[in-house]
Amino acid sequence: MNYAIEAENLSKRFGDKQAVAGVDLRVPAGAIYGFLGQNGAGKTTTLRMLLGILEPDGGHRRLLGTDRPLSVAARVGYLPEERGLYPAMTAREAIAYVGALRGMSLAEGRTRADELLAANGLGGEATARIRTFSKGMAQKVQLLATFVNRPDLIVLDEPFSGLDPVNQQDLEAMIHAERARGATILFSTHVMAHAERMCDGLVIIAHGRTRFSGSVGAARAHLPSRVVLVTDRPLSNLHAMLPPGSTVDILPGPGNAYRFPLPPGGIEPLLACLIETGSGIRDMHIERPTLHDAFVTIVGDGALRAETPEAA
Ligand SMILES: Nc1ncnc2c1ncn2[C@@H]1O[C@H](COP(=O)(O)OP(=O)(O)OP(=O)(O)O)[C@@H](O)[C@H]1O
Repeated sequence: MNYAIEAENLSKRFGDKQAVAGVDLRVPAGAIYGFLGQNGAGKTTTLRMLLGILEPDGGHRRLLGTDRPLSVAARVGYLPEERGLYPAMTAREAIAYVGALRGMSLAEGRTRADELLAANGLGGEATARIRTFSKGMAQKVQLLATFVNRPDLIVLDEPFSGLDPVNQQDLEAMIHAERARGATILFSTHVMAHAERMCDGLVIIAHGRTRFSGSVGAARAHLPSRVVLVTDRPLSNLHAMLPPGSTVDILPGPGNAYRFPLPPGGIEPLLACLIETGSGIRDMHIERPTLHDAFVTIVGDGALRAETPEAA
């Protein structure tokens, strides 16, 4: 497999703080990957090491096939965690300036800036100064600047934070469009819904170490599916119908509500028995674990190790 990013056992210490203690990460070329972890887990430090902004203390990383990430800077787009464009610049100049930092001529950057602004509903703002923009609008301009050089690899540090729901949706579309063009995207986020919807693969870190690497489905498979059952009458015989070790939570509300792990043999035998005994089924459905639930389990479970390096 061709990887846009490969990192093995990366580590970084700041004084007596071990910010990153052994991150393994592989992002296949052309994929959208999410980089998840709690506050302070080491995401930003890892991204900076991948891009060559920080030198790792230990481990190896390869970016677009080279272990000298700065040598491929012209092929990379990066949205840093700390936002900021020069307030006195116009939107067009701000984007062209980022293009110049990535090896483009200013003229080329301005043309591309106009194209990007027009395609993303900011065509009328090309000559407005950044200081006149709302925070979210300025962030959108900075995001567009990340795409100015048509990068092969785009690294976005919490790109959705600070954007309203409509702009978040626009950003999702922009990321998909970049991938359709052939780019690889790695973004960090705390918003599970974005990761769940968008990512071919995830890397989850905790305390500076990789805890999980694989598909969204594989992450969710860390938790069992559960059955939710609501009946008109109490089910005195329910325990007898469930596999040994099942627990039943009796929930508040009208009727009786039960939630229990999906029995290994499925729910059909249980359903047949419920119908036969006339239990008055009001609702019965299988509840799949969310990525949110899986994330909490994965970062909380110190015993978990990194799994398959690539998404299924
Ligand atoms: N320049 C620095 N000097 C000292 N400590 C640092 C520095 N940069 C990061 N740290 C520490 O390293 C740890 C990891 O920080 P990092 O910013 O990489 O985490 P993160 O996962 O990006 O967090 P968040 O989700 O809150 O942005 C934190 O404890 C942080 O305080």
